[in-house]
Amino acid sequence: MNPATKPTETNQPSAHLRLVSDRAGSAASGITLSGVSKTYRSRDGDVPSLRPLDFHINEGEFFVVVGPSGCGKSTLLKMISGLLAPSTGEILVEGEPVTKPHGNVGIVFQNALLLPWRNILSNVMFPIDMKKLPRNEYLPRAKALLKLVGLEGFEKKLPWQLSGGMQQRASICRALVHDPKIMLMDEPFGALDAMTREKMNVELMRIQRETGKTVLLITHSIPEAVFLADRVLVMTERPGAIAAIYDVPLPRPRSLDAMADPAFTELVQRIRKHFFTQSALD
Ligand SMILES: Nc1ncnc2c1ncn2[C@@H]1O[C@H](COP(=O)(O)OP(=O)(O)OP(=O)(O)O)[C@@H](O)[C@H]1O
Repeated sequence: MNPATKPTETNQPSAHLRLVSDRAGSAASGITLSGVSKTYRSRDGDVPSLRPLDFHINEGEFFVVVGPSGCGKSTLLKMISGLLAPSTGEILVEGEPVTKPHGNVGIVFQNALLLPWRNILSNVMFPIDMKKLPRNEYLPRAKALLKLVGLEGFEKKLPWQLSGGMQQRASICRALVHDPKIMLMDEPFGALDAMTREKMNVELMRIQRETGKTVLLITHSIPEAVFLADRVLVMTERPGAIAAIYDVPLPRPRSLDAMADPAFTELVQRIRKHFFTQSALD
């Protein structure tokens, strides 16, 4: 095995893992989870969704989470954004405990969720209007972001006049417009066709390089995870725990040719082995 593709640490599904990553950074920056778990309380009983998780995502890192359906990936993302409270543990974003929705994150969902009556520029400006930030200050930034993702000239169009991939690019701009330190992306390209999805992957890596954002992305696609990530966190079935965290040994910048690299194939296979008995992943 290529030593660079060794998992940082693995655990048995039942064990509470205190993961000591060799890339562990300071809790004053990035995202830090300490003993974070989630059990949903419902009328039908408790639904344990995440076992206690401990890990750190470094500032400026591209961190990707893969795991079977229902293992708690979206729950994890909602807790980091402050939309959902953990049952146990603490989350720090940029050194600050997360106790409520906060402005340090931009979120991109599977569907672009643009407002159909607002034009593209106005959709990108939506968080600015919601947060009552000065429009004049952020308008040039919104336009610059649209240019960065190749949507210059489409500012006045309505969402239905754009393709799915273009709409998703606009939603990435919307997530970035208030200049959050962190981008949280929940299956952002799951609804796109395979070719558009590949283009969007390349595009997203370019945006991340140019903006230096910390990205936490969730995907069901192992090749997509390895292609995009600095590190890939592999989750077990629900209630989700950390099965392993892998460093991706591919140099940057990456083009689609990286998928032909033996190190890429090796790591994809290694991660796939975690799900051998499962059919939930690509
Ligand atoms: N509000 C809720 N009340 C009760 N159970 C919930 C609630 N939200 C999620 N769950 C349960 O928690 C588990 C984790 O859900 P979550 O959506 O985080 O998984 P996921 O890994 O993102 O799934 P998928 O990959 O299919 O999107 C699932 O079993 C789900 O049924």
